[in-house]
Amino acid sequence: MSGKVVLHYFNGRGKMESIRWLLAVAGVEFEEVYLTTEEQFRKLVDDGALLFHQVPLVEMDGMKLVQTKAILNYIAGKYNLYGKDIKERLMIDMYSEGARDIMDMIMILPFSPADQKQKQLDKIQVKVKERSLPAYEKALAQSQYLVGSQLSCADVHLLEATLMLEELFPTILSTFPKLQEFQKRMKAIPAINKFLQPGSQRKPPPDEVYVKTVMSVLSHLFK
Ligand SMILES: N[C@@H](CCC(=O)N[C@@H](CS)C(=O)NCC(=O)O)C(=O)O
Repeated sequence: MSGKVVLHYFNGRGKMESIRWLLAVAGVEFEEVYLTTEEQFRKLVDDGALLFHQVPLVEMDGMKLVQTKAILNYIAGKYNLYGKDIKERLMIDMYSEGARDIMDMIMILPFSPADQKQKQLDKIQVKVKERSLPAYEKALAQSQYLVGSQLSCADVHLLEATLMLEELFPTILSTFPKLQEFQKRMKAIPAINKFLQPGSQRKPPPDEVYVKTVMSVLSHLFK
Protein backbone atom coordinates (compact mmCIF):
# COMPACT_ATOMS: atom_id res chain seq x y z
CA MET A 1 0.00 0.00 0.00
CA SER A 2 2.67 2.51 0.98
CA GLY A 3 4.66 1.82 -2.21
CA LYS A 4 1.91 2.77 -4.61
CA VAL A 5 1.16 6.40 -5.45
CA VAL A 6 -2.45 6.97 -6.49
CA LEU A 7 -3.86 10.26 -7.72
CA HIS A 8 -7.58 10.98 -7.40
CA TYR A 9 -8.81 13.80 -9.63
CA PHE A 10 -10.65 14.52 -12.85
CA ASN A 11 -9.25 13.52 -16.21
CA GLY A 12 -8.01 17.02 -16.84
CA ARG A 13 -5.10 19.18 -15.86
CA GLY A 14 -6.58 21.41 -13.21
CA LYS A 15 -4.88 21.47 -9.84
CA MET A 16 -3.43 17.98 -10.25
CA GLU A 17 -1.23 18.73 -13.23
CA SER A 18 1.69 20.25 -11.30
CA ILE A 19 1.63 17.23 -9.00
CA ARG A 20 1.86 14.91 -12.00
CA TRP A 21 4.79 16.96 -13.31
CA LEU A 22 6.68 16.91 -10.05
CA LEU A 23 6.21 13.17 -9.54
CA ALA A 24 7.35 12.53 -13.09
CA VAL A 25 10.48 14.65 -12.62
CA ALA A 26 11.19 12.84 -9.35
CA GLY A 27 10.93 9.56 -11.26
CA VAL A 28 7.93 8.37 -9.23
CA GLU A 29 5.45 6.09 -11.00
CA PHE A 30 1.81 6.81 -10.23
CA GLU A 31 -1.66 5.54 -11.00
CA GLU A 32 -4.69 7.70 -11.58
CA VAL A 33 -8.30 7.28 -10.54
CA TYR A 34 -10.44 9.68 -12.53
CA LEU A 35 -13.57 11.05 -10.90
CA THR A 36 -16.51 10.87 -13.25
CA THR A 37 -19.53 10.73 -10.94
CA GLU A 38 -20.81 12.57 -7.90
CA GLU A 39 -21.11 9.19 -6.10
CA GLN A 40 -17.37 8.59 -6.47
CA PHE A 41 -16.63 11.99 -4.94
CA ARG A 42 -19.18 11.44 -2.13
CA LYS A 43 -17.61 8.08 -1.33
CA LEU A 44 -14.19 9.67 -0.87
CA VAL A 45 -15.79 12.24 1.45
CA ASP A 46 -17.73 9.56 3.38
CA ASP A 47 -14.59 7.42 3.72
CA GLY A 48 -12.84 10.39 5.34
CA ALA A 49 -10.23 10.54 2.56
CA LEU A 50 -10.77 14.23 1.81
CA LEU A 51 -9.81 16.35 4.80
CA PHE A 52 -11.56 19.44 3.42
CA HIS A 53 -13.94 17.62 1.06
CA GLN A 54 -11.82 18.67 -1.92
CA VAL A 55 -9.56 17.04 -4.48
CA PRO A 56 -6.69 16.71 -5.52
CA LEU A 57 -6.11 13.68 -3.30
CA VAL A 58 -2.81 11.82 -3.45
CA GLU A 59 -2.34 8.48 -1.71
CA MET A 60 1.35 8.25 -0.96
CA ASP A 61 3.62 6.81 1.72
CA GLY A 62 0.61 5.39 3.57
CA MET A 63 -1.01 8.85 3.83
CA LYS A 64 -3.88 10.61 2.17
CA LEU A 65 -2.53 13.97 1.05
CA VAL A 66 -4.73 16.94 0.20
CA GLN A 67 -4.16 20.66 -0.43
CA THR A 68 -2.18 21.11 -3.63
CA LYS A 69 0.55 23.31 -2.20
CA ALA A 70 1.14 20.96 0.74
CA ILE A 71 1.33 17.98 -1.61
CA LEU A 72 3.78 19.77 -3.91
CA ASN A 73 5.96 20.81 -0.98
CA TYR A 74 6.00 17.26 0.37
CA ILE A 75 7.09 15.81 -2.97
CA ALA A 76 9.65 18.58 -3.50
CA GLY A 77 11.07 18.05 0.00
CA LYS A 78 11.17 14.28 -0.31
CA TYR A 79 12.90 14.28 -3.69
CA ASN A 80 15.44 17.04 -3.09
CA LEU A 81 13.69 19.65 -5.22
CA TYR A 82 13.22 22.16 -2.40
CA GLY A 83 16.56 23.92 -1.91
CA LYS A 84 19.24 23.51 0.72
CA ASP A 85 18.09 25.97 3.39
CA ILE A 86 15.14 28.16 4.36
CA LYS A 87 16.36 31.12 2.29
CA GLU A 88 16.52 28.99 -0.85
CA ARG A 89 13.09 27.58 0.02
CA LEU A 90 11.73 31.10 0.33
CA MET A 91 12.98 31.99 -3.16
CA ILE A 92 11.71 28.68 -4.52
CA ASP A 93 8.27 29.42 -3.03
CA MET A 94 8.30 32.94 -4.51
CA TYR A 95 9.16 31.72 -8.01
CA SER A 96 6.78 28.77 -7.70
CA GLU A 97 3.89 31.04 -6.72
CA GLY A 98 4.65 33.29 -9.68
CA ALA A 99 4.30 30.27 -11.96
CA ARG A 100 1.16 29.23 -10.05
CA ASP A 101 -0.39 32.64 -10.80
CA ILE A 102 0.13 32.05 -14.52
CA MET A 103 -1.27 28.52 -14.38
CA ASP A 104 -4.28 29.56 -12.29
CA MET A 105 -5.23 32.21 -14.87
CA ILE A 106 -5.05 29.58 -17.63
CA MET A 107 -6.76 26.86 -15.59
CA ILE A 108 -10.00 28.78 -15.19
CA LEU A 109 -10.28 29.67 -18.90
CA PRO A 110 -12.37 26.62 -19.84
CA PHE A 111 -14.90 27.74 -17.21
CA SER A 112 -15.19 31.32 -18.56
CA PRO A 113 -18.24 32.22 -20.61
CA ALA A 114 -17.43 32.01 -24.35
CA ASP A 115 -18.04 35.73 -24.90
CA GLN A 116 -15.45 36.67 -22.25
CA LYS A 117 -12.69 34.28 -23.30
CA GLN A 118 -10.88 36.61 -25.69
CA LYS A 119 -10.85 39.37 -23.09
CA GLN A 120 -9.37 36.96 -20.54
CA LEU A 121 -6.75 35.79 -23.03
CA ASP A 122 -5.71 39.37 -23.78
CA LYS A 123 -5.43 40.09 -20.06
CA ILE A 124 -3.26 37.02 -19.46
CA GLN A 125 -0.96 37.92 -22.33
CA VAL A 126 -0.39 41.47 -21.14
CA LYS A 127 0.12 40.38 -17.54
CA VAL A 128 2.67 37.67 -18.25
CA LYS A 129 4.59 39.74 -20.81
CA GLU A 130 4.85 42.74 -18.53
CA ARG A 131 5.28 41.08 -15.16
CA SER A 132 5.97 37.36 -14.96
CA LEU A 133 8.23 36.61 -17.90
CA PRO A 134 10.61 39.57 -17.34
CA ALA A 135 11.10 38.46 -13.72
CA TYR A 136 12.02 34.93 -14.79
CA GLU A 137 14.19 36.18 -17.66
CA LYS A 138 16.16 38.28 -15.19
CA ALA A 139 16.65 35.37 -12.78
CA LEU A 140 17.76 33.06 -15.58
CA ALA A 141 20.31 35.62 -16.80
CA GLN A 142 22.17 35.03 -13.51
CA SER A 143 22.05 31.26 -13.31
CA GLN A 144 20.78 28.22 -15.17
CA TYR A 145 18.45 27.37 -12.28
CA LEU A 146 15.94 29.76 -10.77
CA VAL A 147 17.33 29.20 -7.29
CA GLY A 148 20.74 27.96 -6.13
CA SER A 149 22.88 25.55 -8.04
CA GLN A 150 20.48 22.71 -8.65
CA LEU A 151 17.09 21.90 -10.09
CA SER A 152 14.15 22.77 -7.85
CA CYS A 153 10.39 22.48 -8.04
CA ALA A 154 10.32 26.17 -9.08
CA ASP A 155 12.07 25.26 -12.35
CA VAL A 156 9.58 22.45 -12.93
CA HIS A 157 6.59 24.73 -12.28
CA LEU A 158 8.06 27.40 -14.57
CA LEU A 159 8.53 24.91 -17.38
CA GLU A 160 4.94 23.73 -16.98
CA ALA A 161 3.65 27.33 -16.98
CA THR A 162 5.66 28.38 -20.05
CA LEU A 163 4.54 25.31 -22.01
CA MET A 164 0.92 26.10 -21.12
CA LEU A 165 1.44 29.70 -22.22
CA GLU A 166 2.93 28.62 -25.55
CA GLU A 167 -0.17 26.52 -26.26
CA LEU A 168 -2.20 29.74 -26.12
CA PHE A 169 0.40 32.18 -27.47
CA PRO A 170 2.93 30.25 -29.58
CA THR A 171 5.43 33.13 -29.91
CA ILE A 172 5.20 34.44 -26.37
CA LEU A 173 8.82 33.57 -25.53
CA SER A 174 10.25 35.15 -28.69
CA THR A 175 11.56 38.18 -26.81
CA PHE A 176 12.81 36.15 -23.85
CA PRO A 177 16.02 34.34 -24.94
CA LYS A 178 16.97 33.10 -21.47
CA LEU A 179 13.58 31.49 -21.05
CA GLN A 180 13.96 29.80 -24.43
CA GLU A 181 17.35 28.39 -23.37
CA PHE A 182 15.84 27.34 -20.05
CA GLN A 183 13.08 25.41 -21.80
CA LYS A 184 15.62 23.68 -24.02
CA ARG A 185 17.77 22.67 -21.03
CA MET A 186 14.79 21.47 -19.04
CA LYS A 187 13.41 19.41 -21.92
CA ALA A 188 16.77 17.62 -22.20
CA ILE A 189 16.51 16.30 -18.63
CA PRO A 190 15.74 12.58 -19.13
CA ALA A 191 12.72 12.40 -16.79
CA ILE A 192 11.22 15.51 -18.40
CA ASN A 193 12.00 14.31 -21.89
CA LYS A 194 10.22 11.05 -21.03
CA PHE A 195 7.18 12.85 -19.57
CA LEU A 196 6.90 14.98 -22.70
CA GLN A 197 6.94 12.03 -25.10
CA PRO A 198 3.62 11.53 -26.87
CA GLY A 199 1.72 8.85 -25.00
CA SER A 200 3.58 9.47 -21.75
CA GLN A 201 1.45 12.37 -20.54
CA ARG A 202 -2.27 11.71 -20.38
CA LYS A 203 -4.18 13.26 -23.19
CA PRO A 204 -6.70 15.49 -21.46
CA PRO A 205 -10.18 15.45 -22.97
CA PRO A 206 -11.49 18.55 -24.78
CA ASP A 207 -12.35 21.48 -22.53
CA GLU A 208 -16.11 21.01 -22.92
CA VAL A 209 -15.92 17.39 -21.72
CA TYR A 210 -13.67 18.34 -18.79
CA VAL A 211 -15.94 21.21 -17.72
CA LYS A 212 -19.03 19.00 -17.97
CA THR A 213 -17.40 16.30 -15.82
CA VAL A 214 -16.27 18.76 -13.14
CA MET A 215 -19.74 20.34 -13.06
CA SER A 216 -21.45 17.00 -12.66
CA VAL A 217 -19.03 15.52 -10.08
CA LEU A 218 -19.10 18.75 -8.05
CA SER A 219 -22.72 19.58 -8.81
CA HIS A 220 -23.17 20.92 -5.24
CA LEU A 221 -20.98 23.89 -6.22
CA PHE A 222 -22.98 24.80 -9.28
CA LYS A 223 -26.52 24.76 -7.84
N1 LIG B 1 -6.98 24.70 -1.58
C1 LIG B 1 -7.34 23.48 -2.26
C2 LIG B 1 -8.48 23.75 -3.20
C3 LIG B 1 -8.93 22.49 -3.88
C4 LIG B 1 -10.20 22.67 -4.69
O1 LIG B 1 -10.77 23.77 -4.78
N2 LIG B 1 -10.63 21.57 -5.28
C5 LIG B 1 -11.85 21.56 -6.03
C6 LIG B 1 -11.66 20.81 -7.33
S1 LIG B 1 -10.38 21.54 -8.32
C7 LIG B 1 -12.86 20.79 -5.19
O2 LIG B 1 -12.63 19.65 -4.85
N3 LIG B 1 -13.98 21.44 -4.82
C8 LIG B 1 -15.02 20.80 -4.10
C9 LIG B 1 -15.60 21.69 -3.04
O3 LIG B 1 -14.99 22.72 -2.70
O4 LIG B 1 -16.68 21.37 -2.56
C10 LIG B 1 -6.13 22.93 -3.01
O5 LIG B 1 -5.32 23.76 -3.46
O6 LIG B 1 -5.99 21.73 -3.16
